Amino acid sequence: LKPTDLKDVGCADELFVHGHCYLVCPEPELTIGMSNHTDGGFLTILLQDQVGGLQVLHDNQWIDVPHFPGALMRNNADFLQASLYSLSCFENDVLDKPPDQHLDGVLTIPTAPCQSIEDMSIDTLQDQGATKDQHSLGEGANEDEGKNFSDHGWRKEAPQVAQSLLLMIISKASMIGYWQAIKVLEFLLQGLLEHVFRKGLHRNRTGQLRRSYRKNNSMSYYDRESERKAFDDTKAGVKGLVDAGLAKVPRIFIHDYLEPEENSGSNYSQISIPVIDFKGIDEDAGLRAEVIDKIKDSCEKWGFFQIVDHGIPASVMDEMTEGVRRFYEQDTEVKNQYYSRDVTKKFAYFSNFALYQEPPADWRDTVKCVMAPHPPDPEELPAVCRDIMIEYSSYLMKLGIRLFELFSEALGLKPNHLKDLDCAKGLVVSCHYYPVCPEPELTLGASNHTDSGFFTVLLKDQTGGLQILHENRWFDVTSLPGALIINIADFLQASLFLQYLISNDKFKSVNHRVLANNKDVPRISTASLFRTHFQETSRVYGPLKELISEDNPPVYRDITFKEYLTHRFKTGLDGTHPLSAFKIQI
Ligand SMILES: O=C(O)CCC(=O)C(=O)O
Ligand SMILES: [Fe+2]
Repeated sequence: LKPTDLKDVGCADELFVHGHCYLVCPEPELTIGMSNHTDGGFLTILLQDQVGGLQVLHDNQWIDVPHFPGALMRNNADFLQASLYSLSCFENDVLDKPPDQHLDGVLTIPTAPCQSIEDMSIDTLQDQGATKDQHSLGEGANEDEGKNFSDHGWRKEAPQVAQSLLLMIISKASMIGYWQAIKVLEFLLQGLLEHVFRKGLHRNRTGQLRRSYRKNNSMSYYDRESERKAFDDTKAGVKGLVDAGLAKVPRIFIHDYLEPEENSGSNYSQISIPVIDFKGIDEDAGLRAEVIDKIKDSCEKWGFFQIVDHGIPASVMDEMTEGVRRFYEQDTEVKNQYYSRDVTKKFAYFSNFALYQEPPADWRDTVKCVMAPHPPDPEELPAVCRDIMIEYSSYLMKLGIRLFELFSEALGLKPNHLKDLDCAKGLVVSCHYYPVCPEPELTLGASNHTDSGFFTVLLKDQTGGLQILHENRWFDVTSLPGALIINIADFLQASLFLQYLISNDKFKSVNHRVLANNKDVPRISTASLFRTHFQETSRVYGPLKELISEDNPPVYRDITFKEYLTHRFKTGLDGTHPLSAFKIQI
């Protein structure tokens, strides 16, 4: 640009001077002089004394900024980035930074200057977006750019588009006044940036938020919503795709933040979660005490344990898995009748409960059945799994009561304490089918999540794939044939153990996931969650009064299952802990 261009559009017209005074702080480790922020305006000139304290976030690390006596500091502020350089900066980001800093190319930019401000909604920008076919890289594009951005022709045009945008705003400015125009610009750019960041942010394998980068050309902007709907409308689930002979994973299932090696199957250490034997614990007080200690210990270390001699016959467990298989492997037309996203239904079959939410879809189909407190009429259940569903659930209800007693005792409470709070009343049985995946490295069977409910009883086959996040690493979970896996879920963490959790990081509702099925047979599991469903709304759960003290104040507020589930359905399995939404703000 000409030296005077920025001045001519009024960037230097206004000046705000802020004088800050940072008083000596008696407990500086508890507060901050100024929170993490970027500056408003075009640029900031900072005159500071020698006391120090200024830090900048660089490559995800806070770095102290040294002070040079007599120097003024200058930093770019939001309007300089947003108005002028944002898009080319993004391009530079992509070229210069390591992969986890990359920004994806989901945003498309209009190629022609927009006619009016009204045209400039995000939707319009998308609709007018350049596609790879319409654009070639301009002359002078170097080889590397060609390689990296053949699918992002729009990037070449970004600086021009930014300029058109600015010119349009400036021409409007003469009519509607500079500050109104800036407001419009702010609004538009905020929308654009939000859009870019919202689409671009994903959680990496340990659940940390980071920007995704597209490895796959087909992942440039596409109409996700329509593709999800088309998939949903088939009512045939992921199994339907596999049955149709699909050789590639459709885009809606691609978890593009996964590292290439993440599902190669050999990268993870195996853990055999603690085995707890229930044999004789109702008769022998010594054995019972040992089991309670083991439960406590396993919950502290892993949040998971497996139980044997639990009272559910092997034949019932096998038949349950076979019942699930029969359901999924029956004729699609019969199965289709049960396909529904209606959360009030007691029995529903669907693929991905949060299919339409932000996170990519998982390579899995699910049947959900609310078996307690008000089970469905038997005829509401499909004939192929009706009897076993009822029989397995009645065993589960008995097992649930035993477990709630043991958890109560592990907390030093009376055995009936949790049962008396109606914790054992609700049971939701989820039966999952993980079809063989043609490109397992691109997707997941179940995304990183914690479970809803008090705890989960997991019946799984020996296909493998279940992983838990332990000390920021994923571990393969192995279990004994015939064992049931128990894991602490969110309500047990929130209601009961939060005090320990907060002070010692114990008794956690642990993050886990299932890798996409890379074997040659379908994987089947049944996860039974002790909780009520959307229908039961009145009962609230929160930190147990018995465990609260001045030193151990409550960390979560009281919530109903309905409130919790509504939040969960809105976010989907995005790797964030759902409980964080219900923390008491201090
Ligand atoms: O299929 C599995 O092994 C785990 C399923 C699961 O995590 C769940 O249903 O919450
Ligand atoms: Fe789970």
